[in-house]
Amino acid sequence: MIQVRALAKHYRVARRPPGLAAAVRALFHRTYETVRAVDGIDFSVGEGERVGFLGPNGAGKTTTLKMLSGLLHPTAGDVTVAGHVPRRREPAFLKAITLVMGQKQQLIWDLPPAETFELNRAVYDIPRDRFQETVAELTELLELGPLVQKPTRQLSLGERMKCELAAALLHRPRVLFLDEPTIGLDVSMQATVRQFVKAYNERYGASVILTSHYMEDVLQLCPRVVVIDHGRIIYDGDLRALAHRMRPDKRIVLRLATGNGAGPSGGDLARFGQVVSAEPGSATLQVAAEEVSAVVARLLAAMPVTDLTVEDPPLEEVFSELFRASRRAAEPAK
Ligand SMILES: Nc1ncnc2c1ncn2[C@@H]1O[C@H](COP(=O)(O)OP(=O)(O)OP(=O)(O)O)[C@@H](O)[C@H]1O
Repeated sequence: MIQVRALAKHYRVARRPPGLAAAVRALFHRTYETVRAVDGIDFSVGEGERVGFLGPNGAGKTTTLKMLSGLLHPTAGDVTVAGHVPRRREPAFLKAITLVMGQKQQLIWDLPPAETFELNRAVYDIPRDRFQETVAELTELLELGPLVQKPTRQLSLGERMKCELAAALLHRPRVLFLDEPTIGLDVSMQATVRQFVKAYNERYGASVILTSHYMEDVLQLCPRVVVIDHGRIIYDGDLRALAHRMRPDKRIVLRLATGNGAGPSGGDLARFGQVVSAEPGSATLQVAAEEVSAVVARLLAAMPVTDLTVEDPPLEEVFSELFRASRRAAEPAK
């Protein structure tokens, strides 16, 4: 469904030297530098796949999504999406895709979302009966109800995002580019958006590429992740395999009876593993995966444990570890 080969986008930006004199000189002799926002990336996405496109701030995610949706022309490389070359912006291509940017809005501010829906019906030339059917489906999936009749400016951020998603999907695109669709939403609205994206993907077999800085989005939605840093892909594959490779350890989360005192100290717990946190009544230990059962047995025998769970390390740490490892590998050998 999506093929990307040797894709690059370089921006030419004027360098602004510090100081007034240098700034005046720069008015006459501008110097430029090249920002390699995307620096030769390859990947493909199949029909119905959900892929997380991840990386730190400035890694090149938005630039890539803009090239995939035809808003930016690549400096080099080839892209096809649903059999089309995005930069040509052919009508059949525009009907096959959608781009939702959590930071931007397409709903008309002073009018109710229903009016933007109607506008999109005309823009995408959606037959009236199919339009009504899709609006009814999206209204049910997103629980829009009376929201679509209120002026957009009166909607809360979460309500507006739900309407944005509906407006972006009225033409039933087969490819969804979602750039931080949950940004700024509270946890329950984030969950609503996630469930909706999954339901749409399953109902229509649509391919989804999603960027997000919220690890819960990635965990819940993306069996596969493509990770980019400094414009280059540093990982493409299964999320769980990545987590296991970067952080094979486990976390044991304990609740401890404190009795009359403070309960076991960090020092007492250090005998069992690396202490991640320790407070009166609770603690978290990090241990090698193969030692978990032995450590749990020793803890239960020696400590006043009232509750115990074994968890994977947080995804944030998995990605930090990946970025550190990739930057170390990129450093010139000393
Ligand atoms: N129009 C532009 N002109 C010059 N440089 C740009 C332009 N747009 C983006 N950049 C630069 O390209 C790099 C990649 O930016 P991009 O927005 O693609 O990153 P991102 O991974 O989406 O980041 P974030 O997570 O912060 O949204 C950054 O260094 C950014 O400053």
